[in-house]
Amino acid sequence: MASRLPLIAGNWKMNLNHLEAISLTQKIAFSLPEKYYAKVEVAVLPPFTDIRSVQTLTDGDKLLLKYGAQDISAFDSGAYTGEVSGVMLAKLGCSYVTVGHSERREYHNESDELVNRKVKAALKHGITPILCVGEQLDVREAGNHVAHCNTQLVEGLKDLTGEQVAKVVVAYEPVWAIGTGRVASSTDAQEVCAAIRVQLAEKYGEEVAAVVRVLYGGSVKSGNIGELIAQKDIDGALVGGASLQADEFTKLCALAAGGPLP
Ligand SMILES: O=C[C@H](O)COP(=O)(O)O
Repeated sequence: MASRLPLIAGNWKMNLNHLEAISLTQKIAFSLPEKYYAKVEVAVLPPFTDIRSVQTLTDGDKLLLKYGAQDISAFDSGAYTGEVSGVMLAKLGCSYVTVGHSERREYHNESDELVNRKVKAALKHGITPILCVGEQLDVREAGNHVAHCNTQLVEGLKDLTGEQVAKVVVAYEPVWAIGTGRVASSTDAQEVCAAIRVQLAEKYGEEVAAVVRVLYGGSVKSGNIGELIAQKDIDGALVGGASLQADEFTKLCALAAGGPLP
């Protein structure tokens, strides 16, 4: 049995102003009792404009909740209008950053090469990258989903050492399951997450593959987290819509910790 601590990361996407962010963070923090954090790591990923508010709250109240960002620049500083660097995110106390989310790949034309540079930027500044991989529906229907995800994985981790890869979190998010209510079956999710671990083992060795957390994302809710996290190679979830509702997200985290519900 793997000793990987499950991670539930709530990706708020482009939702909530800083006041709403404070309210949601407080509700989550105060409704999930401390004892659960020994069994599950919980993180929220607000928009850039909310991070400072979440930082103030978590620092002030010494919350066990972690937080992070949804994107990172490949550059450290300079004339890159609109970008936010790893230097800045580290200063804000970010623990995590999603990299290569399918929405970034699709709407911002992010290539595997750019994703790889962003993974490196995160690691350089001590922020854990959550490297997202996942196939479109047509790729799955053609039976090429495992190969597709492994290519994104290998390219996203290009030139990293095993020691660096051990610090990365991978999130498998089939694009057809994101925000659609159509969750992958636990068997389908396990198939790809297991294949990711096999790929990691082949490239970086069994020891590295055994410590990397592989999350599933795509319409995760309290009603399906139990079945997903029971899978051998699924170590938590990257949660979108359900992370915007305090009660639902707290319930989901409690279930990932093995319950009981608070
Ligand atoms: O980053 C989160 C994913 O895109 C999943 O979003 P969702 O839970 O709303 O399907």
